[in-house]
Amino acid sequence: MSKTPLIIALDFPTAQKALAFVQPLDAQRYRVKVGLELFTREGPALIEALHRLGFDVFLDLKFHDIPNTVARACASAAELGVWMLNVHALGGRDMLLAAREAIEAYQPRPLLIAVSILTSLEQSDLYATGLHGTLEENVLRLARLVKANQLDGLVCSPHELTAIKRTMDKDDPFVLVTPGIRPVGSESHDQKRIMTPKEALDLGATYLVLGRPVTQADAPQAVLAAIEASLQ
Ligand SMILES: O=C(O)c1cc(=O)[nH]c(=O)n1[C@@H]1O[C@H](COP(=O)(O)O)[C@@H](O)[C@H]1O
Repeated sequence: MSKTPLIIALDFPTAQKALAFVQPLDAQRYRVKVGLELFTREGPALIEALHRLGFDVFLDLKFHDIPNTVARACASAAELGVWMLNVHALGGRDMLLAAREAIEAYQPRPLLIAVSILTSLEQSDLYATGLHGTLEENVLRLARLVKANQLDGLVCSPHELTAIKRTMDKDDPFVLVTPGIRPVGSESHDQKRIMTPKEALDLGATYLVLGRPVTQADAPQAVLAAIEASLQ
């Protein structure tokens, strides 16, 4: 069976909880994401455990620092054999370039993507941080920067997909990863730019990052099945 476009965000406090959650899941169907909470506590051992179970792992540590520091962190992530890793596009051109160069020699090379504007932010948050222009303009500007430095893709909200897709050729392999995914009727939590899985996929998302609507559900597999059915 082929893989779904779903990446499940394993935002759990411990490896024990994360591994218990993935235990019934088919690693041939779902990819998983390990972020700050889990990696800070459990470190590389958890990534190795997930690899042993056959999962592709997106290591979501959103590196944002000076180029040398980020390059070395990316190389460390690549050493773990992760499928995908990310940095913040706002780290700037030299940082993006250093990150890409740092992982180039690894085989297989992980996908390197950059976060544009977090899905927890809306227009007023952007102004408060001193970023002028509309949310879409900011995401498009960062998408251009990320592409110019030949990273593999971008993290954005589904709301910017149409505008980004307009700038891409039909067969462009640039990967578009969208968090802020909420099935109909789900709570939005701290996410501000949200959309349903089906809408996001139809607008051109390559991967859908989905956390709490699944991980905090009473019956996660039933929720996953319903989401997959909605994508048909
Ligand atoms: O890079 C990310 O994965 C990310 C970027 C972003 O802009 N927004 C965002 O929510 N994420 C991550 O995507 C996941 C979303 O989780 P839920 O809101 O629970 O579905 C979290 O693990 C976030 O850290």
